[in-house]
Amino acid sequence: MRKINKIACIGAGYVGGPTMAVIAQRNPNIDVTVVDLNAIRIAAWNDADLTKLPIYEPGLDQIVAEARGRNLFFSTDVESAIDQADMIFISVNTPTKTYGKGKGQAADLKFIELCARQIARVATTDKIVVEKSTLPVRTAEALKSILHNTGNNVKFDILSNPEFLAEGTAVSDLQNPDRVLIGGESQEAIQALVNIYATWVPSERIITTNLWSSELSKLVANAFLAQRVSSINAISELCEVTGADVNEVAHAIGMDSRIGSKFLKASVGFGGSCFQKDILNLVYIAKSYGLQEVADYWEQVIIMNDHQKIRFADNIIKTLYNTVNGKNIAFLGWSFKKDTNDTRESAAIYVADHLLDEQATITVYDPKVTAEQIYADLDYLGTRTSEENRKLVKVVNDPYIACQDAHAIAVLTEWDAFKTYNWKLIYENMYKPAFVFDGRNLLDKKQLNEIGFQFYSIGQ
Ligand SMILES: NC(=O)c1ccc[n+]([C@@H]2O[C@H](COP(=O)([O-])OP(=O)(O)OC[C@H]3O[C@@H](n4cnc5c(N)ncnc54)[C@H](O)[C@@H]3O)[C@@H](O)[C@H]2O)c1
Ligand SMILES: O=c1ccn([C@@H]2O[C@H](COP(=O)(O)OP(=O)(O)O[C@H]3O[C@H](CO)[C@@H](O)[C@H](O)[C@H]3O)[C@@H](O)[C@H]2O)c(=O)[nH]1
Repeated sequence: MRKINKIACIGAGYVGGPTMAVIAQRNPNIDVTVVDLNAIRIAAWNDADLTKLPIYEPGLDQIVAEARGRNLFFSTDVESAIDQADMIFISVNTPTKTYGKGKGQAADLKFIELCARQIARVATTDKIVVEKSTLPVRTAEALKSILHNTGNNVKFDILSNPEFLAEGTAVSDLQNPDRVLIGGESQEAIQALVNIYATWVPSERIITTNLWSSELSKLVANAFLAQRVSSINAISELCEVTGADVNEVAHAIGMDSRIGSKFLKASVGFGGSCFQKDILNLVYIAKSYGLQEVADYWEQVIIMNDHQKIRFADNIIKTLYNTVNGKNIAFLGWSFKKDTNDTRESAAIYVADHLLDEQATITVYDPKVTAEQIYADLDYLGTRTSEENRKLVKVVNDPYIACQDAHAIAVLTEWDAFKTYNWKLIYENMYKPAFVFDGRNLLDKKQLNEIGFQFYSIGQ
């Protein structure tokens, strides 16, 4: 049996950090070193003040407190971590390509390839290399080729072990996963990774497949999840014109055990770093095999999602008498979902951009997202200069100040705290008529109507 004493993980991001923290917590006999080129991120992982960890996830601070310094280490020394490890997880980012062939759809694998080349160059002992990043199906073939052709004649076994954690619930998803998926060719290597998970995951939840099934399953899982959100969002628009209520429809269909109740929450649109990127990647792969109908089928999930974001913004404009020029819209929430500070592909960014095009001013409050991040998200779009973004968008750290003198409030993230605000006080300090556009169907419609708000939600 292959014994694993040391693990390295390249990439200390949303996946690498929490995943390795839990592996280290559950395997005190294995040294786990998480490395990253980003020195600021590593310094934050090493910060004595646990509120400064670079990623906010409920429960993560306690796990880091327990394992860090014992058998969990964060470092910028990528080479020595590779050199010493028996098993190396690659958990670097795989964004959508922004240039060249496949621009806007294919996954950019340059970071993955750099890791493979670095591992090949540095490794002087046999390694198990684990794909933790989400990758196009058949990436392992490319990794194998690089490792074997540029390495120092040591043996590399490649495994695919995609991560299914969702942000905001990363710790509980890792502690109690629905399943762990391991794809590979070498039974010995597969078993070495199974043993690591088996210290806390019941064996029936650890599934092993061939490499390609494992790689593809990750993209397919995200495509199916996102498809459910786009499906219910499509129905939300139909509800609005027919008098049906999307929450009631979702409840009614979700009670059919064949359909299931999860992921049927209508919203302003899905965000996050994964859904759009992974579906685009799936679309690109299908196209590259000449499967146009398959590509078109999945692309529709993205088209519907884009429509939902713009529809939400257009409804604000239309309701505010067809102009938001010079009007102040308060944004409650900026992150792509509650309980995370991650804003990647958040619907809020696109709704804001659309309203700013119409010369609205926006005041944002989010409990966890910084002003720098919000401006960076808007600047990244390149729609207007960063000076203009700073002029039109204010970021405050008090929700009541955000809503003061607003013409309308838009709820973009479903933070629980928003439900408990003093809505009467908020109402009193707004322009009248006071509008609320609830992009998450979060607030109590009846209560807000009674206070005097003109209340709009999704699919009702
Ligand atoms: N975010 C999620 O919830 C989630 C969930 C499941 C899977 N995934 C997948 O996991 C992968 C990582 O996602 P993430 O959200 O953690 O990304 P991230 O951007 O938060 O982290 C990636 C890290 O890798 C580092 N990095 C890149 N190249 C490097 C190199 N050559 N050497 C050292 N460090 C390097 C970056 O500096 C960055 O800190 C992606 O493929 C993503 O699709 C993400
Ligand atoms: O019924 C729903 C469920 C989700 N969403 C939105 O969909 C997006 C994604 O949510 P979620 O899937 O909970 O978060 P992620 O962290 O993006 O996790 C997804 O993407 C990860 C990265 O690949 C996978 O590991 C996870 O299994 C997968 O759920 C968010 O904007 C949610 O607000 C809805 O609008 N309605």
